[in-house]
This record gives sequence, C-alpha cells and structure tokens, in this order.
Amino acid sequence: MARPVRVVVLGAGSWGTTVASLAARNTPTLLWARDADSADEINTEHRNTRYLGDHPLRADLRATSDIVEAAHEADVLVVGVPSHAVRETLNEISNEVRAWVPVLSLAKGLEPGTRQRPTEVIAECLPGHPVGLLAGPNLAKEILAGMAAASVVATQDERVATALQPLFASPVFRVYRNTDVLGCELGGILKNIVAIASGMADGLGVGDNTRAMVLARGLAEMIRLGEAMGAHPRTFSGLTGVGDLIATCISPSSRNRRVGEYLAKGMTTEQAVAELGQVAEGVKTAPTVMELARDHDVEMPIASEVEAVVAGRRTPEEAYRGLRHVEPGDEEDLA
Ligand SMILES: NC(=O)C1=CN([C@@H]2O[C@H](COP(=O)(O)OP(=O)(O)OC[C@H]3O[C@@H](n4cnc5c(N)ncnc54)[C@H](OP(=O)(O)O)[C@@H]3O)[C@@H](O)[C@H]2O)C=CC1
Ligand SMILES: O=C(CO)COP(=O)(O)O
Repeated sequence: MARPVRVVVLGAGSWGTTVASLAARNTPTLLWARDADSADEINTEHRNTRYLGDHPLRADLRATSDIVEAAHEADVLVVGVPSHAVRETLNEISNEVRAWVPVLSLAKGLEPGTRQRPTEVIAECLPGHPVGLLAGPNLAKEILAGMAAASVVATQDERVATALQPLFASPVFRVYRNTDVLGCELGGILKNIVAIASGMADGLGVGDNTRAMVLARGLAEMIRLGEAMGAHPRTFSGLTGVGDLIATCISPSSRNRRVGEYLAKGMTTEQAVAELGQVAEGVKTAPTVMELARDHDVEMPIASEVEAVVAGRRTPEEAYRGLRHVEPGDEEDLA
C-alpha cells in the first residue's frame, strides 16, 4: 500500500498552525516553528498559546524547529510565514525540498522592494515546483473552533489543485479550486488595505452606509488593478475576492481591520502594529500596491488614502474627508 502524503507547513503563527491542524485531520502533518519553545509546546501540550490562546490542537499534529528536517519530509509544502519572510525562509531550504513537491502559499501580501506576490517569490526560490495558494475568507480562530468555512486552492494546472483539495478539506471546511492564481492571490492581498479603511471607519464612528460604500468602492479598486495586471475580473466575485473582503472588513478579529481602528483612535502605525503583536499585511503592502497602481495607471483613491495614513502623512479624519472629494464617475466603469 502507498504511504500517505506528508504535508509540511512552514510558519507556526495563527494561520500556519490552523492549516496544519486541518491537514493533520487527513494526513501526517509536520509544522515548522522557528521558535523551539513553540515547537515543544505544540508537541507536548498540543497548544500554541502565543498565537491561538488555550485552544487545543490535534494530538497527532507534530512540530519541529529544524527547517531542514521539515523540508526533507515534505510531499506537499505549505508556506505560512508572512510575505516579507517567504524568500529568506525558502532560501534556507532551496536545495532540501525534493523535486516536483507542490508548494502552496498562505501569505496575503507583496514582497517589499520586488513587489512580487508570494507565489512569484516561491517560483524563484524553488524553480520547477508546481506553485499555488490556499485563500479565502478564513479567519484562523473561527476555523480552529470548527465553524464552517470555505477556501480555494488555486493552481495553474487544475490537476494539481484537484490532488491537493482533499488534504485540507473537512465536513465543515469546503475547498474549491480555481486556475486564476493571479486573481485569487490579488484578492487576498488587496482586501487587507480595504480592511484597514473599514477599521478606520469603525474607529471614527462613521455610519454603516459609509462603511458599505468603502467596501463596494474598495472592491471596484481591487477589480480595476487586478484586471490591469491580467487577472480575471470574475474571480473577484468569489471567495478569494468579495468573500475575503467581507470577512476581513467586518470581523472584530481581523488584524488589518484592527490596525485601522487603532489608527482612528490616534495611535501611530508603529504603536498599532506593536499593540497587535501579529502580522497585518496591509500595512507593508499599501505602499507597494500604490506603486503598482501608478505603473498600471489605475486609480485607487481608497488605497491611496490608506497608504497616506499608514505612512503618517494624513490622519484618518483627513482620509475620510479626502474620499468625499473624489469626483464620482460611472459606477459601471470598473476598468
Ligand atoms: N490569521 C489568519 O486568520 C490568516 C492569515 N493569513 C495570512 O497568512 C500569513 C501568516 O499569517 P499569520 O499566521 O496570521 O501570522 P502570525 O502573525 O500569526 O504569525 C506569523 C508567523 O510567521 C513567523 N515569522 C514571522 N517573521 C518571520 C521570519 N522573518 N522568518 C520566519 N518566520 C517568521 C512567526 O514566527 P515567530 O512567532 O517566531 O515570530 C509566526 O510563526 C499572512 O500573510 C496572513 O495574511 C491568511 C488567511 C488567514
Ligand atoms: O486573511 C484573513 C482572513 O481571510 C485574515 O485577516 P487578518 O490578517 O486581517 O486577520
């Protein structure tokens, strides 16, 4: 009998640990934590208190702080470190991962400097491997608590996604597939910036109509940039686009939304990020997205205001006043 597929997840933060727990239900799974104490805690107490409080993890989920051991074990490699850390993490193991092992990204940001999406960074670090991503409206703590949710495995080759879907699925976690890798990845990246705007709206106490406007026009910006970069516009009406946008913009637990709320309460960006103690990808990604918008000649007034607040050039009140001055055009004109 063939041995089961072994999944290795790199990064034992809230989402990496949660995805590893999903996979461990289906197949032997090893989680790499760069911190040895976290690996020990997962192995002996079946918890990751730093990121997931007291929530019990599956007893069969194994962890290691030895990244080379992890790389050698992988039949499927899942990259769950933040976008800015994908390259340095994979560079450590670029000669250790067996050929053809599929690599899935969980990260929802852009690499500062290169402006590359995580799947592009992975393709450079591990050439020749099938590369894709797992994304959707997936707030880690809800999924770990067993609440129903859905996600998407996106790979260019549909056969790869079809093979990977059952590794992460459960009766309450539906895993769809999609071949528009660019569109699915951009949805997860761009919604974080709208979520910061939504959090600012919450913090400022603006009305629900205003929040809805920000979500709807934020989605229009995501589609505009996505289409200009070559994504399929219809992808943004799915789980990885509007689905993730809604979850992140309304959830009290979204880190990006919370950063916006903290900024509206008067914190600096540094104070907001420190208060959070976890990654909020939209903070680092906002300036990179504005560079892409300029390159592709795409107007993104909401993202532009968020970037100005994050950079400290504008207050949240000024940003919301600024949005009032944007000349409304044809609503249908998304391109
Ligand atoms: N949390 C969620 O609900 C979801 C998150 N995501 C995305 O998943 C990615 C990871 O997020 P999440 O798990 O939430 O983040 P967390 O902040 O919870 O955890 C980050 C993890 O990455 C590790 N890490 C940070 N910097 C480095 C580095 N330079 N080198 C190696 N490891 C590093 C941290 O290790 P250490 O503890 O040692 O610092 C920690 O294990 C992000 O791109 C996020 O947008 C996607 C869907 C849902
Ligand atoms: O991407 C997420 C949910 O799908 C998590 O969002 P935050 O990083 O804002 O918590």
